[in-house]
Amino acid sequence: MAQTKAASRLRQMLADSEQLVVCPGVHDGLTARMALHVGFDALYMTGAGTAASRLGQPDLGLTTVDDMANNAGMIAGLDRSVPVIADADTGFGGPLMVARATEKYILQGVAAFHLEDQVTTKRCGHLLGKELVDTGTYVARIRAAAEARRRMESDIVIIARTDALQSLGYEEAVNRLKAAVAAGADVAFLEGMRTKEQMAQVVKDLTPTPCFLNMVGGGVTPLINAAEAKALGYSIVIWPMAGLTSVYLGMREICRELKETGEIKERHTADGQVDGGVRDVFELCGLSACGEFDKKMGGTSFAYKC
Ligand SMILES: C[C@](O)(C(=O)O)[C@H](CC(=O)O)C(=O)O
Repeated sequence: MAQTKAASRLRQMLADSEQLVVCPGVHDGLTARMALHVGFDALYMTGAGTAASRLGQPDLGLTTVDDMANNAGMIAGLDRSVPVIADADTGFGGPLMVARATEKYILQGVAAFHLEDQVTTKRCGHLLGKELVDTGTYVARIRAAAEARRRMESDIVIIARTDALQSLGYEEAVNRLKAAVAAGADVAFLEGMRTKEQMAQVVKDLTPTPCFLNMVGGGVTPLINAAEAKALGYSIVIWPMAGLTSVYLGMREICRELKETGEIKERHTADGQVDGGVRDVFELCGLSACGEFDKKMGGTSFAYKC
C-alpha cells in the first residue's frame, strides 16, 4: 500500500510548527462539499455526526466500523488532496478489531483517525458518566493500530484520545496520552478539558507531540478561536458540530416556515440570484465537472447543457 497523498500532506502540516490545522466537522457529502468549497486545508469527519446523519441516533457507540469507515472514505474521495481526519471511537473492539478498523480507514484514504480509551459502549466525550478501559487495554488498541499501519506500509496519522480527565483526573489522563504516544500514536487529544489552564498545560506536558483540540458547541470545554489555539501551541483544532449545527438550525427554520406558511420562500443573494436552490446544491456537488468529464471521455449523455 503506497503512502497516501492526504496523509503525507497532513504530516507536512504537522511538521510545520507555525501551522494550525483548522477543521470543520462534516458528516456527509453535502457538508463536506460546502467545507471544501469554502477552502479548508483539512476536514474532520465527526462520529457524532455520522451517528446522527446515517442512523438518526445520538453519539452512544451505535455506529459500526463500516458505517464510520465508509462515511469517512466517501468524504475523503471528494477531494483526495484535502486530508480527512476521522473519528474511530474505541476502535470497535479488541486489538484484532482495531487492526481491521485501521486497515479499513487506510483503504478508504483517510489521512488520520482518533482512538479513545472509553469502553465500547461509549458516549460523546462531553456527556457525563463515561467509563474507561484500563491503560493496558487502551495501549493495546494503539499498538494494534500502529502495527496495522506498519503492515499496510501506510503513513496514516494515529491520534490518541483519552477521556480519562472526567473520572481519573489530569495527571492520569496525561500519563495515558504519553503511554499511547510511546505505543505509536503521533498526536495527543485530551478530551473534555474544562479550563483554559488545562488547555495550555497539556500542550506543554506533551511536548514535542502535536496536540489536538476539540471545540464542541454546547460541550464542557471553553471555546477559543484559532488565533488563541495557535498561541497555546495546538497543531489541530476541530469544530465537530459545524455541519450538525448548520443542519439543525437551517432545517428547523425551513421546516417551520413550510409548516406555518404552507410554502418555502426562495432565498436570494445580494445581487438578486436564488441562493441555495437546486442548481446551487448540484453545482456544489460537481454538476459542471461531471458533465465536462463525461464529454471529455467521449460520453454523450450529458453533452447537452444540464
Ligand atoms: C469529537 C466527537 O467525538 C465527534 O464525534 O465529533 C464528539 C463531539 C460531539 O459529540 O459533538 C466528542 O467530543 O466526543
